[in-house]
Amino acid sequence: MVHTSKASSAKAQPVNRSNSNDWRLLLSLLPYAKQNSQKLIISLFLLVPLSIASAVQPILVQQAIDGPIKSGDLFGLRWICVVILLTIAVRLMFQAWQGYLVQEVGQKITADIRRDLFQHVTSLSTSFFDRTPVGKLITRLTSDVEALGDVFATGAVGVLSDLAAIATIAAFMFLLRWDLALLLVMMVLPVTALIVYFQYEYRKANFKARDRLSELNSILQENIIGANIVQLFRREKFNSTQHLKVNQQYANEVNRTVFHDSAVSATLEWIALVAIAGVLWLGGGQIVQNNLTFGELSAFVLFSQRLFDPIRQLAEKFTTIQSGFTAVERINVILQEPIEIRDPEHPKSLPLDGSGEICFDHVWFGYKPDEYVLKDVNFTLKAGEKIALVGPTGAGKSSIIRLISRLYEPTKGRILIDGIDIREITQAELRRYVGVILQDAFLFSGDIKENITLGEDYAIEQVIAAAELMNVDRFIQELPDAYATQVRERGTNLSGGQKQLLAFARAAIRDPRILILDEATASLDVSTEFLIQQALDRLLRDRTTIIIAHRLSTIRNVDRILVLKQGEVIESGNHDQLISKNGLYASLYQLEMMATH
Ligand SMILES: Nc1ncnc2c1ncn2[C@@H]1O[C@H](COP(=O)(O)OP(=O)(O)OP(=O)(O)O)[C@@H](O)[C@H]1O
Repeated sequence: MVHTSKASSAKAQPVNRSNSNDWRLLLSLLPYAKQNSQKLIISLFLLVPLSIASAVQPILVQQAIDGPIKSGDLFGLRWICVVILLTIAVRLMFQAWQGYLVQEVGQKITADIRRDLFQHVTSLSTSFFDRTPVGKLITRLTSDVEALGDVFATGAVGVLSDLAAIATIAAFMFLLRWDLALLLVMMVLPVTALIVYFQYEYRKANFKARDRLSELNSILQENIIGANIVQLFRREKFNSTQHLKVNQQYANEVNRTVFHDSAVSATLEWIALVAIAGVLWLGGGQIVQNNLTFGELSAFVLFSQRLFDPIRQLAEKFTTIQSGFTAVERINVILQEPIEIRDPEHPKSLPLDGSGEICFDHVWFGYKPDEYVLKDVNFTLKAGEKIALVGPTGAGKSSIIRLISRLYEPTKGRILIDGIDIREITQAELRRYVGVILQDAFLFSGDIKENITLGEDYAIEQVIAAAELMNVDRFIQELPDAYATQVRERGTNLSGGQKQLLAFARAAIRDPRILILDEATASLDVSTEFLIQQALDRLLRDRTTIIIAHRLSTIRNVDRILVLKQGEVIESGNHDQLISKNGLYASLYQLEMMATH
């Protein structure tokens, strides 16, 4: 695929793009075309009979007028008519066949590009999703891919077929009368220059229009997901003004593309008429001087129409291809997005009897370069040890968890599990070894069982056993269809607490060596939390555990508490040690006690 720099990827400007860049864009699609080469070759071969059948018709008309019509030979005339009908039949048949083949290839290539994009996007790191609005991404994955598919479906082979038609018509014209042929060809040249100009302008407008469409989709997506908040805070008017503005900009850019597109069609319409007039002017004079027959003149009037037809179609296809170039450029920006977090070429394996020891070795980390949210974090969590991370909002607790799960990479330093740097093992192995339960469990559409197994091969008995272990089986049995209850997209038919209970079963069935709980019981009522807490005590036995909790009363019994402040571990010890130290933990604990009594 084409290499586009990151800077240009953010706001690629079509204005300064060179032709060589266009060619490189086109070449980047070759691997997709190659997989369908057989069908493409057949459709190219069909061009030969197609263009001959089209160019020979005016010659047959000329033969009819100058031969049988002039001499009154009705039998000969009928034969010529039969041959003309035959050429029409050949054209219709081959055109339909070629059209089908090309559309089929176009659909296949579109599906292949969509598949590659999906695989690539789902492999990108979390930081990519942090900076890319979902709406923009969806536009690229849907309508840009469609635009690209059109290039194959109607564009690429169609252009060759139009070029072949123009060349064959020109050859037949020159064979019949070189002077009239020259007149028509001379007219084509300036028109081509005009078309190239309009196409260039079209491309610029189209690029901007696609950008506006992405923006429009981002606004739409944000408003749909945040519909509750929009209504609760009466933001409808404000958001609608914002939407209206971008909507108008999009319409203006589309109008600009339509203008340039229509300008091309109008120019061609006008020039075709001028060409007929030119042929009549020059040819008429020659008939008077007996230098040209009526048949030849009629053939040239037909030729002048037929020559501009493929040129018109060519111009239309160029419009499709221009949109395709815009699309391939935008798609390439995503395909070029590096997969930052990759598996090593020769991965190591975590020991089968691994103890689950975690070591942060002088870890520094920032979401933006040089803005560290974790500064020289250095601690070792012994096998089976349970620690809690506490600290004010924004101190960096969740960031530590994201680093252990390798959703982000440390800027400096290393994270070791059982003595092995987590960059040296596969992500799949790491994530099997480390189970994470977050405060807000994301559910997929599907049933409850599928939301626990998440596509892995577990029997229903194992699912039930995991749910029983976590004391959530009773809650699932109360649902309308128990484990077969359908969950709506994002789990909207379940409460926050119910979703969290499923997250516990998800973790339990995987039996991870290390367990991380990020505010995992925050949405549960007191009695459910009590049940879960009992289950957790069973689950956590012998497992290395990291707990993030804002309510300090829930973590009194852990082995060690790390207190974070602005990305640094400022205190460490068990509850009693930290209380007697009288530092940040002690004051946070006292505040909580005062608030609850
Ligand atoms: N995706 C992100 N991109 C940029 N900055 C981020 C991102 N996520 C968090 N931050 C910043 O990193 C810092 C640490 O955030 P983190 O989520 O680790 O804090 P936390 O201690 O878990 O906070 P809380 O208790 O509120 O959950 C914060 O200043 C936050 O603004």
